Amino acid sequence: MEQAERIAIDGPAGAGKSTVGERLARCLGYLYIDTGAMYRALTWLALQRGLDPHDGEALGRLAREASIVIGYPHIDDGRQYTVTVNGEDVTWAIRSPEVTRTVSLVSSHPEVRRVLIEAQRALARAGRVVMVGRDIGAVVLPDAELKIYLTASLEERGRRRYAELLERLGHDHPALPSFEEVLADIRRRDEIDRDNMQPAPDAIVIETDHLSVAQVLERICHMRGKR
Ligand SMILES: Nc1ncnc2c1ncn2[C@@H]1O[C@H](COP(=O)(O)OP(=O)(O)OP(=O)(O)O)[C@@H](O)[C@H]1O
Ligand SMILES: Nc1ccn([C@@H]2O[C@H](COP(=O)(O)O)[C@@H](O)[C@H]2O)c(=O)n1
Repeated sequence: MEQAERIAIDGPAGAGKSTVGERLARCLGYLYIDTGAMYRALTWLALQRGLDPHDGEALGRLAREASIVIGYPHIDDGRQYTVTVNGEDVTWAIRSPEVTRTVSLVSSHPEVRRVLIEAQRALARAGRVVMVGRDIGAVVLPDAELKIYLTASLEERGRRRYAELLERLGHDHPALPSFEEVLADIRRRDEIDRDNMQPAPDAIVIETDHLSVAQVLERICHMRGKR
């Protein structure tokens, strides 16, 4: 039985792509690539430079010029990987509320997508990968051997993201958003992302509302074994 070499995991915000993707990659010894981090890194740079997030042409130029690198974590502070932009470590900066608010608009421009999709394909050519995002199975790696589309209800995804922020920031942190704000942000991003978020026709859809991370992983390993 042939084993998958490129595993695509797509789905909306908070569906569990990064958690599941990173564990799966670690367990298989595959390279793990979170494409959302690339869009976030570009957005961080655009905000630093004061670029208009509506200006697709300028953002496409910035994407071509910027050096966005996702590498080994090196620092033990809970990160899955280290993201640098032109040599600067932006691993946590790309998770800021400002980047999260702006990233879907920046990602919606074809000029931006063209550049980052090409960079993602180049990364996948390096070897066996688990790549997570919105359009991996349908657009970036349409010939991936295994395509998974994770879903969960909006409320469940909001609960997960809020619990994560609470754990990372603590109850009293001034930057901790309310549960309603987290939910509103996910709903808004779902809407903007919709066009780039369709499951590939041959993706296996896993509804995760009532599944633990371990159960999701178990299902994916089972599907992989059947190929
Ligand atoms: N099946 C699950 N059951 C419960 N919690 C989960 C499950 N999958 C993921 N989580 C938790 O939900 C939160 C969001 O998961 P994760 O960051 O992996 O989502 P994501 O799909 O990568 O989201 P985004 O696209 O916004 O980065 C994390 O805190 C994670 O631990
Ligand atoms: N393949 C992808 C991945 C991400 N995006 C956009 O980036 C945003 C942030 O992604 P996270 O996974 O870190 O939440 C996401 O909301 C999309 O707008 C994308 O377009 N394509």
